[in-house]
Amino acid sequence: MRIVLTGGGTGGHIYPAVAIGRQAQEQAPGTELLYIGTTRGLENRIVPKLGIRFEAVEITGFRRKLSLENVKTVVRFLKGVKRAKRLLREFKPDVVVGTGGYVCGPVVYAAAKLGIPTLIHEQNVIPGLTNQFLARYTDSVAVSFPDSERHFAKAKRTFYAGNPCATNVMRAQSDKGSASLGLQAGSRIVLVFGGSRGAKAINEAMLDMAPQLHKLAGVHFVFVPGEVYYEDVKRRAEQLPAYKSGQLQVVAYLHNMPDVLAASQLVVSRSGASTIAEMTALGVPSILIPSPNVTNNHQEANARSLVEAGAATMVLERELSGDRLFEAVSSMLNDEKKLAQTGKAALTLGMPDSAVTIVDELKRISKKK
Ligand SMILES: CC(=O)N[C@H]1[C@@H](OP(=O)(O)OP(=O)(O)OC[C@H]2O[C@@H](n3ccc(=O)[nH]c3=O)[C@H](O)[C@@H]2O)O[C@H](CO)[C@@H](O)[C@@H]1O
Repeated sequence: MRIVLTGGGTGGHIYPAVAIGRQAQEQAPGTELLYIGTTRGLENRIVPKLGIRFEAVEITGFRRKLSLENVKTVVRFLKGVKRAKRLLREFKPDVVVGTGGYVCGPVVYAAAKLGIPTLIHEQNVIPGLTNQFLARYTDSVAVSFPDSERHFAKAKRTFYAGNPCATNVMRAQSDKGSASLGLQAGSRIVLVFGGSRGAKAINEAMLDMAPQLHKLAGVHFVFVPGEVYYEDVKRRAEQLPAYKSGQLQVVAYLHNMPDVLAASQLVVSRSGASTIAEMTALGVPSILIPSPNVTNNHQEANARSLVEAGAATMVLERELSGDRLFEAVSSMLNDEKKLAQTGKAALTLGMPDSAVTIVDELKRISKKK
């Protein structure tokens, strides 16, 4: 099969696309992938590193209000459609997969107009603007939550598939994760990160609690502050005893997140959709700090669904401090039984077959060409 993947801006849109592509390659060796993104999104740095061919189209998002900027956006959208059509005619895909984010718009729209079968995947309960726009043109809409289907009333077909990142992490190897951090297999690891772009509030709380880390002897902290915050955080962390002793490690970005997740005993993170899908598939217990800056506060809803199942603890950002975070982390780590139960509960929410379901659908719609 020849597949075009598109989606971007943040990791939450990129990794589901990659996971679908990888699954298609596993099921049908020889499958060729082309990823179409923008040069400004994170995909421009992530995708080529994964060894997937990458091409760019330029596009900015629609604003919710009418403005001159929107007129410019329409012009750019049409230019994007033109460039996308050229790339699609050259690559001749059997199917085009969009996973949300602005870039998806012109690419999936162009494919539909060229008569190429298309599928979009929505990661959140309430769909983003681009996926809502595309729903009426696409052949199939895969949703991550049963509740989302009602938002796609104009779609030809919707189906519940979960988040394909869950399938991707099933290939993870915890020993490789520990080794990549310079640690022995079986080391006790706490991973701290704020989604694909990092989160200032989590970074500050982590730096604030760092002077107390010596109370958790034998536990190694892997701290990923996000690319834009990295230099500043690293400079401040270098002054701390936990950093000097090697107990605290600061990493700009993890390109092998599944392996590191699999090696972690506990995760402190935002509650973005893909992160949650990965943690539940692996059964990793977590302390979730939802971003308060997302549409419809959807990260808090994500986090609550885990908390209700006993699969995570939640700390709201307005209550967050170094002391509060240390208390949450130490109460988990000092209670082996609670840690194990939380991980087990997380596992019950995992959907490790998600990408398989989506690839089956791709096979079905690509035959209709
Ligand atoms: C602030 C914001 O708008 N967040 C949204 C964004 O989050 P964000 O882009 O943070 O998305 P997710 O938490 O869903 O996914 C992050 C992905 O990046 C990966 N990763 C992260 C850090 C790293 O160093 N290495 C790495 O590989 C994770 O393993 C995961 O696969 O998209 C999600 C999916 O639409 C939404 O649910 C989030 O609300």
